Amino acid sequence: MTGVVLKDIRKSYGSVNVLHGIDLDIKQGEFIVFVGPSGCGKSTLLRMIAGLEEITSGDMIIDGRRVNEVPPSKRGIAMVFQSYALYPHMTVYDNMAFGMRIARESKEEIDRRVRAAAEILQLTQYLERLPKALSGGQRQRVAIGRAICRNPKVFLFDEPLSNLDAALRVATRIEIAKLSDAMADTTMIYVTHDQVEAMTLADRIVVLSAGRIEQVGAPLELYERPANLFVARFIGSPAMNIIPATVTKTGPKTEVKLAGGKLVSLDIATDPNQQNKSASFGVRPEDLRIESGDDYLFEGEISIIEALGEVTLLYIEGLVAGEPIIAKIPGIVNAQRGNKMRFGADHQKIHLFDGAGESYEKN
Ligand SMILES: Nc1ncnc2c1ncn2[C@@H]1O[C@H](COP(=O)(O)OP(=O)(O)OP(=O)(O)O)[C@@H](O)[C@H]1O
Repeated sequence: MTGVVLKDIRKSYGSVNVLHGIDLDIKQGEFIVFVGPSGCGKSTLLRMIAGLEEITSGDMIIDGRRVNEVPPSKRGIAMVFQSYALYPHMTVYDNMAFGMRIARESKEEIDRRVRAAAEILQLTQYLERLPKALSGGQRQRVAIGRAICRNPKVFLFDEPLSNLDAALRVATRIEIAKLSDAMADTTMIYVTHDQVEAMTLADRIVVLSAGRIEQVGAPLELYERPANLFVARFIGSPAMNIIPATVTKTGPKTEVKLAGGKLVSLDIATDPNQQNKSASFGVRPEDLRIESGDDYLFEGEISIIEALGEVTLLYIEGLVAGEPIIAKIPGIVNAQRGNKMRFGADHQKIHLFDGAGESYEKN
């Protein structure tokens, strides 16, 4: 099994600790995506798996073997970077063949692997071209092709699409999704800032913050059941609205009082010791709806309207100081700045977090 196991992996630069004990069990063939704010340690972690960064302590295990001291070329990994770093004077074919020639593979084997990779990535017609005669997306596909030719057990990607424009990003993302299907036994580990890449490519997403894992789970698991406020705010765009609240009744159903005055009963269980404790009430912009009756969660004044055609974003002031609540309403909304409106949500879609920011379990 060509899994990757991280056991209490730590990294320090001098006295600065940047990773504080990462435990992770990645199965063979899994597509794992690391996300987190800038500086949280995603690239450092990926580079430690690749062998490009020394491991301060802990065990890095690839394919059942501890590789802490094994050089990158002997780890069975291939890495694709943001900058594709192709040799400008070599054709696409030669760029892809280069590593295998160094490794003294036979001509036939080189040809077979280059053509197979070109086929997967739809590069066959460009094999005789120089990189300068390719688009950015095609160049990145050559870089991916070069990595495929090495027959890696583990494929590492460090923000491979971030130098591409929006349309090429989408096209190349789809290529990567197909690639991971075509190479079902190859483990893939991918770093990105992009929510859509993370949500669409990952089998499991690892959310990192300040050198620690906040949560690991399937994309929709993180979306629907974030373990804490950090993950709740990080996954989803626009971010989940968070409204301060107080627990007014505990038990199998919890009642909370929102900042702004409304009492809301939720299908979330809380212990008696939570009575009168402060909490955070979370609701995603896309889960809010306009309410005309009394079954609403809150009322506020519309400060900004962004009509995008497909959806309308309404910014609602007056509940959380300095931070508008955002509602994402399908289609076109007949509203004007300054209107007072009421908003509700299906109570199943509401999240509640305790004073420390940890999620209360939903019933
Ligand atoms: N050589 C170094 N010396 C000291 N600190 C470093 C060094 N390299 C990285 N760091 C620090 O380690 C932390 C993690 O950096 P890393 O590049 O892994 O973050 P990241 O999550 O990939 O960020 P980004 O999304 O901005 O690329 C950062 O705080 C960074 O300043």
